[in-house]
Amino acid sequence: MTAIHLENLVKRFGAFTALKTMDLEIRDGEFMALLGPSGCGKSTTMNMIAGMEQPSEGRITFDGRDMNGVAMGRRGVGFVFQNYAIFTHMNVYDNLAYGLKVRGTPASEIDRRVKAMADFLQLTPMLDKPSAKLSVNILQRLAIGRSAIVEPAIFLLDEPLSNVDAAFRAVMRTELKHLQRQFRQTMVYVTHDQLEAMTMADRIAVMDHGVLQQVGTPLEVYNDPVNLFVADFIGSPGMNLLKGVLADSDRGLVADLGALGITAPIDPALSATARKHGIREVVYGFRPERVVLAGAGQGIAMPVTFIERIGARTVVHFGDGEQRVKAVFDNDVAVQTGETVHVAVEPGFARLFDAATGVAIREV
Ligand SMILES: Nc1ncnc2c1ncn2[C@@H]1O[C@H](COP(=O)(O)OP(=O)(O)OP(=O)(O)O)[C@@H](O)[C@H]1O
Repeated sequence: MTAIHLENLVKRFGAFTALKTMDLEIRDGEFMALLGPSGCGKSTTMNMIAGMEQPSEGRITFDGRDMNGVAMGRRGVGFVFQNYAIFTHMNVYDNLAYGLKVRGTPASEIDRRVKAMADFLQLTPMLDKPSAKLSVNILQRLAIGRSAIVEPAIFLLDEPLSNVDAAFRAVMRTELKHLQRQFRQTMVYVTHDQLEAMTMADRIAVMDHGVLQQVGTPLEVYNDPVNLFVADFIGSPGMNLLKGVLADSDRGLVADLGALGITAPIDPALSATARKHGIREVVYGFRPERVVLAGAGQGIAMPVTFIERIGARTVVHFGDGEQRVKAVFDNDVAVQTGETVHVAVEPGFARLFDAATGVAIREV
C-alpha cells in the first residue's frame, strides 16, 4: 500500500494546458476514482502517476518520496488500459505468469499464484486457451489479472470497462472492488461513467476542463455538490436545477422560482451566506430521488408530461419549457401522463447555488 500525493500538478502540451491545477491526496489502500467528461485531464493525471508523462509543474510523491525522474518500471505501479495489453501469442496461463516470471519468482510459487488468480477471476477453464481466441470480455478480465498478480502497491486502471458489454461491466464492477479489498492496493480508477465511480470508489475526484472540482465520498459528492457542474454530472438523472431570484418575504428569504410560479423558503443558515455575499440570482437544486408526492393544496401543482418505467424505478417528468422537474420513485407510482399532481422536496434536501459563479451556497 502506498499513499500518493499530487501537489500543484500542471501539465501542458505545447501551448495547451491539459491539467490546470491538481492537488490531491490519495490515501494508502484507497480506491480513488478520477471522474469527469472526455478531455477533462483524467488520463493525463493517471499517466503522470504512472510515469508515462512528466509534470510541467508540481510534483508527485509516493509515501513522501518524490517520483520526479523515477522511471515507470521502478514506481511499483500496475496499469490496465481501455485496450487490454495481452500477449496474443501466449495462452491464458502464460499471460498470467508473465509478470512473475520476469521477476524471477520460483516456478512452484508462479503456479500457485496463477491458479489462485485464475480462480478469483473465473479464468480456470480457459487457462490453456490461446489468448488470440478469447472474447473482449475475457481479454479485459485477463488484462486485469495479469497486472494484479504481481500485487503492485499501486494499481492504475484507465477506463478498463469501456469496451466490454453492459452485463459484464456490472459483474466486473463487483469483482474489481473485491480484488482491491483482497489485495488492499491503492487503486486509481479513471472513468467518465459516474455509476462506476459511485459503486466502486471510496472517494471520487470530480474533474472538468483540467481542474479538480470536488473530492469526496460518493455520498458527499451526490448529496453536497460544490458547484453546478458536479450537481449536474453526478446522478442519473442529474439534479433538478431551477433558476430563481432571492427575495425578502414575511417567511424570511425565499427563492422566487419564476416559471414555476412559486417561492421556495431558504434555510436561515444559507440565507445568511446569500445576504453576506449579496447574491440575488440563484439556482435551486434538488435530487429527483428527493421529490415526494404531496397532498392537494401542498407543494407545487405540476402536470405529468412523461413517465419512464425502468424496472423497479419510475422516472416521472413534470412540466415543460425551462422549468422542468424530474422525480424518481422506487416503485411504480400511481400517476398518469396529463394529470396534474402536487409535488414537494423532502425537507433538508434542497441545495442553493450562486447563478453567477455556479458555486454552492453553504452555511458560513
Ligand atoms: N500528448 C498530447 N498532446 C496534446 N494534447 C494532448 C495530449 N494528451 C492529451 N491531450 C489533450 O489534453 C486534454 C486532456 O486529455 P486526457 O486524455 O487527459 O482527457 P481525459 O479526461 O482522460 O479524456 P478521455 O476520456 O477522452 O481520454 C485533451 O484535450 C487532450 O486532447
